Amino acid sequence: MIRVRDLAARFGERTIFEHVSFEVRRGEVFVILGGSGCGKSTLLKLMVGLYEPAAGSVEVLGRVLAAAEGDRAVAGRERRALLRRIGVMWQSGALFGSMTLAENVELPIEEHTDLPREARALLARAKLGLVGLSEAAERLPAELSGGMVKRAGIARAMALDPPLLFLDEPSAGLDPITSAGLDRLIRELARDLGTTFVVVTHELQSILAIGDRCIMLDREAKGVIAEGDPRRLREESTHPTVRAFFRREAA
Ligand SMILES: Nc1ncnc2c1ncn2[C@@H]1O[C@H](COP(=O)(O)OP(=O)(O)OP(=O)(O)O)[C@@H](O)[C@H]1O
Repeated sequence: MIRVRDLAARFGERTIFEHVSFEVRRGEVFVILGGSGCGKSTLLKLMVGLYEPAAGSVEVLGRVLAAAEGDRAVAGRERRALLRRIGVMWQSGALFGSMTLAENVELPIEEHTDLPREARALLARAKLGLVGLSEAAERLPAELSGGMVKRAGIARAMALDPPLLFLDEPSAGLDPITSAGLDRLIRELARDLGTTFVVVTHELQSILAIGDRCIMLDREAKGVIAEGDPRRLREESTHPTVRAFFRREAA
């Protein structure tokens, strides 16, 4: 689904990370983890084509979406078609406050298809049903709990049935029980719809609950310091930072 090759991110003179390579396989929940400021969000933005890499490339669904040599990446209509097949829920990706949940989910469908109003409404309802929000379709975001808002954000990201969904810190700001509910939803969607997920998080419980595989970025190392099944990393890693993270020990 995704192939990241020798990727580097720089802001001005400052290198955030370099030599980052990994693959995301079909149907898995892939977690990007690491401490604050190690570049998780930056990596996500590179993976969805928002930034141009300082080096390396990102291939998504068989196409080069981002490359240091810009002319290698898809452009124009091909790029737009590729981006339509990717769903993203940003951490700050608030819903439009003046619109109901159903209208929020309908928005990308309206933007990207010529479907008539009734069909759009039906699709939006179906997506809200998938995330357990059928009853809340006519409510405004301000009337919902934090967990419901996150679910609605996922429904909106899924509006166009993307095979690939990116979630930026989905459990940020949620209490542990709500966060566990969201983790269950992510696993269910991956299992039942075959959607591939890339999730940025530093919540250890979430990582262990949802992650098939993960990479761990590190600010000091400016790159990946661990890759694999998070449960195995917890048991077997000998890297002090990785152990500290998974076992909640001081490094
Ligand atoms: N657009 C930008 N311009 C300049 N520096 C940036 C930009 N975006 C991020 N950075 C810097 O890059 C570093 C990595 O930021 P990033 O947000 O990717 O980290 P993160 O791992 O997602 O952190 P957190 O977990 O705290 O959200 C930080 O030092 C940040 O200040």
